[in-house]
Amino acid sequence: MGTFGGQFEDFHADDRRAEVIDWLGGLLPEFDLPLDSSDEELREYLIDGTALCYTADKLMPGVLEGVWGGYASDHRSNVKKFLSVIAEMGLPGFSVKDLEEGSMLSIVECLLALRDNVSAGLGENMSNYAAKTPSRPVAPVSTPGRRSPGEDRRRGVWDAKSPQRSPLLSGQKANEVFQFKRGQYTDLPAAKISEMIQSNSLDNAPTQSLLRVVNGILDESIERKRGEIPHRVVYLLRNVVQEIEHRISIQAEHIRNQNNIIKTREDKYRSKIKALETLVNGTNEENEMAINRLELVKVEKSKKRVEELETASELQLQLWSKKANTFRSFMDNQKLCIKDIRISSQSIKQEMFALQMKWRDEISNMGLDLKGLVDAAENYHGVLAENQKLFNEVQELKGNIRVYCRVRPFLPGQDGKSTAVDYIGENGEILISNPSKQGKDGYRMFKFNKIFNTHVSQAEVFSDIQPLIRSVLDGFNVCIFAYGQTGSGKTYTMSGPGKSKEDWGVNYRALNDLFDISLKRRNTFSYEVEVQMVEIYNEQVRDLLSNDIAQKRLGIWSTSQPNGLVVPDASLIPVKSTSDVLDLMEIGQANRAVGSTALNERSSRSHSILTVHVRGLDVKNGSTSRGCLHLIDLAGSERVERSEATGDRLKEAQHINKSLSALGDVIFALAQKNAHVPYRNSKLTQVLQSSLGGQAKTLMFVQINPDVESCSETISTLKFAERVSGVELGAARSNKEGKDIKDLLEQGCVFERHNIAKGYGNGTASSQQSQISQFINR
Ligand SMILES: Nc1ncnc2c1ncn2[C@@H]1O[C@H](COP(=O)(O)OP(=O)(O)OP(=O)(O)O)[C@@H](O)[C@H]1O
Repeated sequence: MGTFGGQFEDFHADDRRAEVIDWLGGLLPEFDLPLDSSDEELREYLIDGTALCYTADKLMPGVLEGVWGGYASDHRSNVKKFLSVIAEMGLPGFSVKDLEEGSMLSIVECLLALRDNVSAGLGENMSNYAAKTPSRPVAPVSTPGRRSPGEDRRRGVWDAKSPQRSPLLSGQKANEVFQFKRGQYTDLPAAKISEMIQSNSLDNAPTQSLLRVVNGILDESIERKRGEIPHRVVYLLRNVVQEIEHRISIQAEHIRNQNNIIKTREDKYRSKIKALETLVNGTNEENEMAINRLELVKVEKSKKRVEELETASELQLQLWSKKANTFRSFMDNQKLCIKDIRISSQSIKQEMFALQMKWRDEISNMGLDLKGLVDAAENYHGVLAENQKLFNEVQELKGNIRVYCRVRPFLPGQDGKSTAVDYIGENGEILISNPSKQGKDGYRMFKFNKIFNTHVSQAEVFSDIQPLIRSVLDGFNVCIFAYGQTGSGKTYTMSGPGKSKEDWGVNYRALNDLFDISLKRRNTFSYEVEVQMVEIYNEQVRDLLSNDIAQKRLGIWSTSQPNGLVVPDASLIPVKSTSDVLDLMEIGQANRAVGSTALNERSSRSHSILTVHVRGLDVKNGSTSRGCLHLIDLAGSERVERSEATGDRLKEAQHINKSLSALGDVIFALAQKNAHVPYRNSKLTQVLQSSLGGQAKTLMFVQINPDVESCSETISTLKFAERVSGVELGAARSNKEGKDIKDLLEQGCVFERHNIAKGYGNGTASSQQSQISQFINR
């Protein structure tokens, strides 16, 4: 292809345009490939020759329009794309570079070359076309000296510079050239014929026009009948026929090419179908193989599963057979057990039968025994009286004044202290060690009726004196007093440290017991219980149950009265239950004179005396009994100098010591069996006279403090107790009266009261009493 740079002005665009448009106008108008289609789509159309034509048809007008409209650049990229594809296919004669750098003329030239190629039906064999160029496949009948303009174009040697170059005719103009009326051909001037032949008219004229020319010439020659046809017309005819022949041969070639293309395509499709069939077959085979493989896997799996199941079921079988064995042995055992049970049940039956027989015998024996018991119950009253008598006899045999020694434990906070109590024997022995003395003198052994060690409870202490207290219900006078230095536990033993039942001292327990027994005996005896509570403070007797504490002095009757009252003016309160007693004692304790000493923070500074009067009536025979229980909590027996008391406290201590030493003197006299017993030396001995002087049962709790520092006090206390334990008071006597005597006594009381009222004094009553006593003893 030549270079057309700078030649644009010389280019006869109008002619060219008509030529291209004429060509393109013959192509299929319905082709509609979008201009912005991808390379791949474009290529696909170009492979097909028809598609190539369509594409050219679509693009060409746009390109041309651009050329002549002056805005070719808009379409250049599309044209470039299109032509570059064609270039790839090996179309000779143009390059992309030309498109970019060359003029519009060169582009149009390219398109025209394309048109020729398309018209030649090259299609997808375009690459072969390069080899064939520049000659046409069907050699035209060439006129000497005439070079076919189409041939020139195909060579790409368009001499644009040549001034002789004949202008290209448009299709319309060429058509006009061949538009003749009948009978005109023979008359055509040579110039006209030359124009028709020499120009591109032949190339551009439609085939129809050419055929019309041939027919016209031939018709004219027939009409003329042997008329001569000029040579020049024959020459024209020859050229026209050559042109037609040329076109037919092109068409034939085109059809052949089309056939080839179709054949090639058919082969292609066949091979594709074959490939597809192979593929399908292959797929089928593969499928079959896969199915077979699947089958194999399935079989293997099921085999494996079967094996697993077999193993599992074998294990299960083993397990079950094991279980069955166990169960069988269990059943065998059970059978044996049942057999054993049967045997033992039979033996039990036999035993039961034997037992039943035995029970029957025993029940019949019991019936006999019961009869004996019923008989015995009938004699119960008599037996009870006999029992009581025997019991009292035993008590009396123990001695009249019993001495029980109780050792107080160390108090909280006294852990580091050492004890003076060295040993406590089972038969009432107690060994006291005195560290201030050496050798033999450092120890002193005492013996009493009983020793209560530090751990002994209130209940245990009471259980030992319980029989003594019960004798009050049988008409005996009983006196229990606690003696010991301050803080040794006298109040603890007599009253107890608190109000809970476990804490109860002798007082509460004694009264509780009396009520219990009276309740038990209520069918045979009726008891009346009255209480007095007095204290001796600084040698004055005070009524602790009176509301008026600053009361008048109470007198003490030196001889016991028929009603057993020693302090007749003190309040005498009847009590029905233990709770009554608890209330009264609370009042009494509150009224008690207490003071603080160096030895005990709240020390009892007086002797407190609780007297319980019990009158019993035998509901069967009407006989009566009268007992009196003195419960005495003495004041502390410490030495005056040790208590560090002064003033009132000193006076109190002196009175206490005086009364206690008077008590000692009385006891000493009693122990010596002196004719004179100095009861009158103190109020205390006066009150206790009836209890100490005979007919009473007396018990002394001697309380000791274990602290070694109190050792000398302890020893002197124990010495006093030793003397008391030696006192024989003679056999206690019960204050029982038969009905007759009771009547007589009542008369005596009336007589006595009468005498008192008349101011005759106690003597008469006393003589009356001695008369009654004599009567009883007789
Ligand atoms: N057996 C015992 N067990 C435990 N504690 C006791 C015992 N005996 C006494 N005590 C305690 O010792 C302390 C002194 O006892 P208590 O007041 O009874 O002595 P006391 O001899 O009555 O004194 P006082 O003559 O000054 O009235 C109290 O705190 C008491 O609780």
